[in-house]
Amino acid sequence: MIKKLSLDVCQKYFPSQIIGRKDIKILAATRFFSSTSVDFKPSPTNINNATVNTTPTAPDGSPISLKNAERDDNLYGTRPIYLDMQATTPVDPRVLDKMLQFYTGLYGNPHSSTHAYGWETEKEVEKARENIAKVIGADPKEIIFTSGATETNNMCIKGVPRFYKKTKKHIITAQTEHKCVLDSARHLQDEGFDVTYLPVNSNGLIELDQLEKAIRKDTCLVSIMAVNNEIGVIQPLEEIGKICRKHKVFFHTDGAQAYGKIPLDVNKYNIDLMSISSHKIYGPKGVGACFVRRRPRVRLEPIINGGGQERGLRSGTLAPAAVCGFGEAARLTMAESERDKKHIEKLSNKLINGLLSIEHTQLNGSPIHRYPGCVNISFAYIEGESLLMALKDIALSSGSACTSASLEPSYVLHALGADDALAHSSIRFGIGRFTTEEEIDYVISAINHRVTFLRELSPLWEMVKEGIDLNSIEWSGH
Ligand SMILES: Cc1ncc(COP(=O)(O)O)c(C=O)c1O
Ligand code: FES
Repeated sequence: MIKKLSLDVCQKYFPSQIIGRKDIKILAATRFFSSTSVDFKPSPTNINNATVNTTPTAPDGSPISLKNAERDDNLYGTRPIYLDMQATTPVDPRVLDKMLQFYTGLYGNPHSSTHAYGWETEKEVEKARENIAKVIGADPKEIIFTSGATETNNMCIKGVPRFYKKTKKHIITAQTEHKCVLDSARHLQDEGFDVTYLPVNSNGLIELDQLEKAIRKDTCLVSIMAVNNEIGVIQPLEEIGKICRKHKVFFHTDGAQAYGKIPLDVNKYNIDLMSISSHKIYGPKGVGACFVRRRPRVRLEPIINGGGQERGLRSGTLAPAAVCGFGEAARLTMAESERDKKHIEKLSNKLINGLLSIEHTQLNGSPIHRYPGCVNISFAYIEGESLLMALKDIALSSGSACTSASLEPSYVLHALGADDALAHSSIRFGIGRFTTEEEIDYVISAINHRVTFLRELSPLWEMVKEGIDLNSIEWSGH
């Protein structure tokens, strides 16, 4: 009875793919669930009902739905296939195992120094700090816990210039950075600082000579992200680090999409500050970290003041469950790095080849300098939003989660030189540790059907098929 309950709960609460990973043992989680008498009533979205009216028909006229498509409902449950790994990743059950200890036995405040409850939690927090530091070759003392990469980006981009403001007034960043970097930079401008927003080339990479030319005597910080969250391109971190060190300018990188996914070495790359987020590496949401170099020392003005925790840089009681879950997630990225890399590369290649074999499609961003788990593809003559609507059985996004509410075309794709139409017809596919090959096969086939279906509805597509050059048409204004 207990066994059945725990299995039931696991299957409802963990992504079906995790259940498919027989090598992962869910210990505390199942023990915890099976020993509670709570009546679990999960209500997974019933995708079959939800999409009945919106799912288009295949070219042969048969309706496409999960029921008759290649996907077996018995295996995958009834929720959409999750391919939005840049927005967030599912919590690895081994991470949850770690976290549950802090909601049951280990409830001490890690900052309580007068008794064993404090010490035992502190010991676990320090273990987490060590694991998190190890991933990037840092010293544990250089890791400051925060609530996530948004807070860390704010802390670095505002904190460093504010500390050095007597002599330095300028920072450099790029046009394709995450909104929280760009918005922090705008706030600095309001405070009287100058900001240079570097353009990127059509591959999404910054030009190193432009960076070097932009550095001034009063520049204190260069902030360039490691992996872009929309197109997955990897910036030349080592070269940027060299330029920054040569000019004695601090180098901050937003590593939210890179940490634990591509090799990062803060010493080899001369990185002075790095933003890290736990929920992008199968850890809990609401926790992250800031790497702050100690030698040469980087100074910054904290944005949260108080009890002086975290070397005075980020006051507030830590959340040990979140911090230690994050630490376990970091440890797992090291333990599973080869496996994750091979798995994600294989599925990514399959997806890219499958989708690019559809005519008039293109991969956005550098095909070489890229993290394979983020694939951004444009489907010409289709509105990205209508494609997303037609793909209700696959959880996808046309850009970053925080801007997907607005129907603006992606500013990242615009910075690459894409026109509105192309930017509007782009979709981002995120592949992760628990994505399966069957899911990728399903996605390729579903997109093939639905792109064909939507194009059949498009007058533009009809003109293209008739051989009319759309660029030669003078559209009447309206
Ligand atoms: C590149 C990048 N920076 C920062 C963030 C914000 O991270 P968090 O959700 O931890 O605040 C994200 C997540 O969306 C991201 O992709
Ligand atoms: S994709 Fe159509 S409005 Fe943005």
